[in-house]
Amino acid sequence: MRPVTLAVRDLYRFFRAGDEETLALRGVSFEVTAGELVVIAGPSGSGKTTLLNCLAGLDEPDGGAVWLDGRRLSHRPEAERARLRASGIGVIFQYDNLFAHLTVAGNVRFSQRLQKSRMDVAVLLEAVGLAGRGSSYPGQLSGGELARAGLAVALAGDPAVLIADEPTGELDETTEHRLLGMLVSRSMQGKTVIVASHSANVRRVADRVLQLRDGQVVTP
Ligand SMILES: Nc1ncnc2c1ncn2[C@@H]1O[C@H](COP(=O)(O)OP(=O)(O)OP(=O)(O)O)[C@@H](O)[C@H]1O
Repeated sequence: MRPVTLAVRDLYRFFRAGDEETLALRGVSFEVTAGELVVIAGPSGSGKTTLLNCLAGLDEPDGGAVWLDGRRLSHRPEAERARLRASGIGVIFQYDNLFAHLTVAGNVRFSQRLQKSRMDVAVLLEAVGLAGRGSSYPGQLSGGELARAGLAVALAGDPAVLIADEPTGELDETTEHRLLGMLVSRSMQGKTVIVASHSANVRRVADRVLQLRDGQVVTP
């Protein structure tokens, strides 16, 4: 049996905006093992981004808990969650994760410093198909290049878990195919990959699809 890298138990998340209350997650539980590529699917507003934020320790659930490699990630001060995240989770979010004033290579190096990683920057950029673009600034990249630069930043610390929110949302089919190939090869190397996506192409490469509806996992 492969080890469980990420586990969530009975997650709840409420939001209150004025008089309006939203129960974005209602009792979500599952486990993901090393080497698994799991896709979180579901209609707009079903809770995918809220769930990924909790999985990555960027947000705190109101109920339930998140466990990373057997250590509780939720219900800790933000600085501790950030330290645990840096030790084991790479994140790619819908809005890109690059600093505009740093070059692509500078962004990767910054992420490496945070994660105390020594991966070779040139090798990493080559792996995501951005060899030769290391000295470009994010504003000089196309949407597809930005997505791959975001992936390089997320992979800079060689994280055990990669979490991506709609990573192929804006990409043409060739670039989507290429990015998916990278996520699949990541999982084949024994790393965990969790992707929220509407795309049928993304679902096709999944080992498992978790379908969310109104904040709950539903069986297909
Ligand atoms: N910060 C917030 N304040 C208030 N409501 C929120 C907040 N974040 C999310 N919500 C609500 O929680 C629900 C789940 O939102 P979430 O963004 O997780 O859905 P999603 O499945 O990722 O949607 P999409 O596919 O459109 O990105 C929605 O009803 C949303 O309006």
